[in-house]
This record gives sequence, C-alpha cells and structure tokens, in this order.
Amino acid sequence: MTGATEQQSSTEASETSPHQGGFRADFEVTTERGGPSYGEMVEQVRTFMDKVRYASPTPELADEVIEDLKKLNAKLDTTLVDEWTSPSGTRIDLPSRGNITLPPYEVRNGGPEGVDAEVIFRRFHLGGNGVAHGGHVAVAFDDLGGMAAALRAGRPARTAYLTVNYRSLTPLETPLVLRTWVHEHDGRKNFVRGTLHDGDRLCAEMDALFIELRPGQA
Ligand SMILES: CCCCCCCCCCCC(=O)SCCNC(=O)CCNC(=O)[C@H](O)C(C)(C)COP(=O)(O)OP(=O)(O)OC[C@H]1O[C@@H](n2cnc3c(N)ncnc32)[C@H](O)[C@@H]1OP(=O)(O)O
Repeated sequence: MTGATEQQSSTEASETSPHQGGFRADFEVTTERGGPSYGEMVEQVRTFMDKVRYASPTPELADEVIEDLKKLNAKLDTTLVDEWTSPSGTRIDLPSRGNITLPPYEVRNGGPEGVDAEVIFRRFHLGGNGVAHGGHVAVAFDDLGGMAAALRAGRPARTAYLTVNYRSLTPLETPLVLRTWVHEHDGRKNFVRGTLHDGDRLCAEMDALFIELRPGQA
C-alpha cells in the first residue's frame, strides 16, 4: 500500500488520558467534543463510503478523488488526539455515539433492563444481492450487546463469545429494531441475548457472553 501509510493515523495516550486498562474508566458521555458539526462530518463520510461502494470511476476521476482525499487527510492530521479523548464513541447525541466504524443506530431506550435501538445498515454495508453483510450485523450486536451488559453492570464489559443466527435477509437503508438484554448474570459474566427485526420479521438473533472488566484490566 502506498499513500495511506505515509500519513499519521493516531497519537499515543498521554498520562492524563482518562482510561483504566483496556477501556475508559467511566462511561464517557460528551456532546461537545468535535464541535456542533462533528455529526454532519461523520454523516458526509458515511455518504462518501456509500458512493464508493457503488462507484465505477474513470482512471482520471479516481486520481482526482485521491488528490482530494489526500488534502482531507492532511487536514485531519492537524487535529489527531488519542483514542481516549477523541469524540468518536463518546458523543451520545449522535448516531452510534459518533463512531464511524459502527452501523448508525439511535438508542430509543437503554438501561439495566436492556437496550432498544433503531439501526440502519447503509449502502456500504452491502454483503451481496442488495442485503447487509453478516459481519456488519454482528458488529451492531456486539456494540449494543456490550452496552446492555455495561448498563446492567455499571462498568465496561468485553465480548468473550458472540454467536449470530441469521434467520432471514437483513435489508439496507431500512430502519430496523435491534434489542439486547442481559438474560442471565453470574459474577462478572453477563449472558446477553439480542434480536434484529424488520417490522415483524426476525432477521437475526444473538447469544453472547460479556465479561465485566476488573479495574485496570487490559
Ligand atoms: C453508555 C456507553 C456504553 C458504551 C458501551 C460500549 C460497548 C462496546 C462493546 C464492545 C465489546 C467488544 O467488542 S470487546 C472486543 C472483543 N473482545 C475481546 O477482545 C476479548 C478478548 N478476551 C479477553 O480479553 C478475555 O478473555 C476476557 C476479558 C473476555 C475474559 O478474561 P478474564 O477477565 O481474565 O476472565 P476469565 O477469568 O478468563 O473468565 C471469567 C469467567 O468467564 C468464563 N469465560 C471466559 N471466556 C469464556 C468464553 N469464551 N466462553 C465461555 N466462558 C468464558 C471463564 O470460564 C470464567 O468463568 P468462571 O470460572 O468465573 O465461572
């Protein structure tokens, strides 16, 4: 690969970065990091990825887009911070907490009893034949399953295993309902279940184990 590897991609955490071990020390919730336009910036990137998924550029246009992207990457290089202080993942006012790597979802209800969210798989989440890639469905279950475990336990949890049963096709660009809840817990172990529905139709189910992290655990 050329180009991307020439550029800076992240910065090291500083001693004052607010984290313990492998996760943030607290549920980091912010609405201001990255400023009022951060959500729109993320949305424009998602839209760009949607278009890249279906674009078939001429060689000239591909070169033009590469030059534009290099300029944009250079702009962001001037603002990189460590993972613990970046807006991504903490902006609870934005879809998927502003995390560009997740399918965009909005939590309609979330608490110790479970999480109820609306998720939309985008055009760039295409697997084949117009429907979502199964890996992206698993990503949505992982994040919202981890959220159900964390909200019940009051501290972060890591996925030990996660099984998805794909029951029917998962459409793109359609608001879907994803629910997760702790079915059973035993010490640090949270057995979490989840469902993904398109209206009344069950698209997929999840069965997972999330282990609460000990303070300072990597
Ligand atoms: C509002 C904002 C919210 C924000 C919400 C944000 C949510 C984000 C969620 C994202 C979550 C992720 O993707 S996390 C990334 C993917 N996951 C990982 O990389 C995890 C890699 N694995 C590990 O780090 C480790 O194996 C752990 C942490 C999972 C477990 O290690 P440990 O803490 O040392 O625990 P350990 O003693 O081994 O196990 C504890 C108990 O669990 C059992 N156990 C452990 N692993 C398994 C297993 N795979 N299957 C069955 N059982 C298991 C053990 O037998 C033991 O049972 P007993 O003897 O006690 O009965």
